[in-house]
Amino acid sequence: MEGLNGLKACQKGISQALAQGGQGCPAPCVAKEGAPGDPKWRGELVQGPGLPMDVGGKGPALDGAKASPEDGSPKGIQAPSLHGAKGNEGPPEAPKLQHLAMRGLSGGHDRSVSSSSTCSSFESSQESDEVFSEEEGKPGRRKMLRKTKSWKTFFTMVHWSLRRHSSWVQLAGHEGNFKPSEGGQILKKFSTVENTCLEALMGDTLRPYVPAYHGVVVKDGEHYIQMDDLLRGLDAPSIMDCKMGVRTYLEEELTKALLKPTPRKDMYQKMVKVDPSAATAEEHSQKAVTKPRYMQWREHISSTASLGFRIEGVTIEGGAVQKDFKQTRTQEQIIDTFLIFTKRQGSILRAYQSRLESMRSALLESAFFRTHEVIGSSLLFVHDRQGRANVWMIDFGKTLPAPPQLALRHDVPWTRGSHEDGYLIGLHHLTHTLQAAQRRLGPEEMPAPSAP
Ligand SMILES: O=P(O)(O)O[C@H]1[C@H](O)[C@@H](OP(=O)(O)O)[C@H](OP(=O)(O)O)[C@@H](OP(=O)(O)O)[C@H]1O
Ligand SMILES: Nc1ncnc2c1ncn2[C@@H]1O[C@H](COP(=O)(O)OP(=O)(O)O)[C@@H](O)[C@H]1O
Repeated sequence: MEGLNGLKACQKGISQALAQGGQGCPAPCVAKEGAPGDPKWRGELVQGPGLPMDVGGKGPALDGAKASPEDGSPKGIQAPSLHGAKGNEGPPEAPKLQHLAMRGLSGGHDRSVSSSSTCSSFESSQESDEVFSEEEGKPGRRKMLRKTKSWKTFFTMVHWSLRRHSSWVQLAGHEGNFKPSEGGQILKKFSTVENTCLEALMGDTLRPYVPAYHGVVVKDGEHYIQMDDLLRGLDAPSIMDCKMGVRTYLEEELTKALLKPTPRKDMYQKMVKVDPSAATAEEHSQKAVTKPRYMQWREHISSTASLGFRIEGVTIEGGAVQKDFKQTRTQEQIIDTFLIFTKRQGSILRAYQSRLESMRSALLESAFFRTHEVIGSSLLFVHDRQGRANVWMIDFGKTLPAPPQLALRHDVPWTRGSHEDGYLIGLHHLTHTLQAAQRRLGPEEMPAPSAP
């Protein structure tokens, strides 16, 4: 299907997601995490992910950032890089929720500021005992709960339920790379490269655009990077992952492949699944391709090579994750996808555009950006049913310091040895795509002009 008509497939997929997202939405309706004894459990003020603006007019935007990551998390631990390791233990599958009672979420007012950015934040519910999953809401289940004699058992069950009802959704990337964590944070498998980047970014002008970093933790004998969960506190978030740049592989991966080609059978399989005619006769006979060959092919069948970004995955209001965008290549296809993704809400499209514009200014000021080639990094677009919208920079697992003698521009095509990533080319086209999407809307779909 994907090989035949990317747009049709993508629209069909997103429409299905829309249909599923509209009712009985699965997990991402999040109330709060935490255990008895945890301040959040007691209904005290908790911090939510930063949002640049409340396009739905539900609350004021705040500027400012907390000075440093939370104390108490072990920082700067020297550990071997795990980047690229494919873990087997993914986050636990989230059950469907019918309702996660949560008074105080939608009207959360800004009394605390997320460590990660300009933001709104949310109060946790005061009524923690109103939390039931769909299963727990069934009559038999209620009866069973009433019969529960031990408070300990009761609290254990509710705690288990809260933990499972985390907002966590993974749109792209390696399976098993993430673990949910308490307190509105997530754990990502440790890599020296990403850890070094996040540490540096906490002191850079880009800090408001990346998830707040909370150091390195060890869990079950493995090292993880702890960072803010960008979905925390959102009401049935819709999420899109766009991978940035005109190039998605490292120059060293190319050099390695030229010196000592490593045939990748898995990549050959992924290639011929999309387009059996894409492989050469030699590749067919070996049933393998090299990594740069696969990555370059992916760049050209999608919008990466031409527009400097591509859509990796989308979910709408907690519906199924759609990853069928390998052949979404033209600006028209991407405009259509954004219109479906935002349900044609002009206010959301405008908020995204404005966030990208301020991100661009920060990138141009950033010492980090000037000195790093940013490969395989994504922008995570997130909005929710309350009309809140934000865009974040994530995934720095292949973001490396450029050779010191090179002044990176980020807005020119890549040539071998230039270390250019084309990040600003992608940002330019994304901003234009959002503008073009807004031009497709009727006046009734655009937000009312703000009062003078
Ligand atoms: O999306 P598909 O077509 O499946 O291809 C994937 C993505 O490009 C991964 O990038 P990302 O992690 O940014 O999603 C990449 O991981 P790297 O980050 O390691 O380059 C994988 O390389 P391998 O991990 O070598 O398979 C490659 O197989
Ligand atoms: N801080 C975060 N908060 C919420 N979701 C995140 C966060 N970081 C990553 N994700 C989710 O996980 C997916 C993969 O993340 P990424 O960092 O790209 O992983 P990988 O390094 O395995 O490619 C993203 O598409 C997004 O859905």
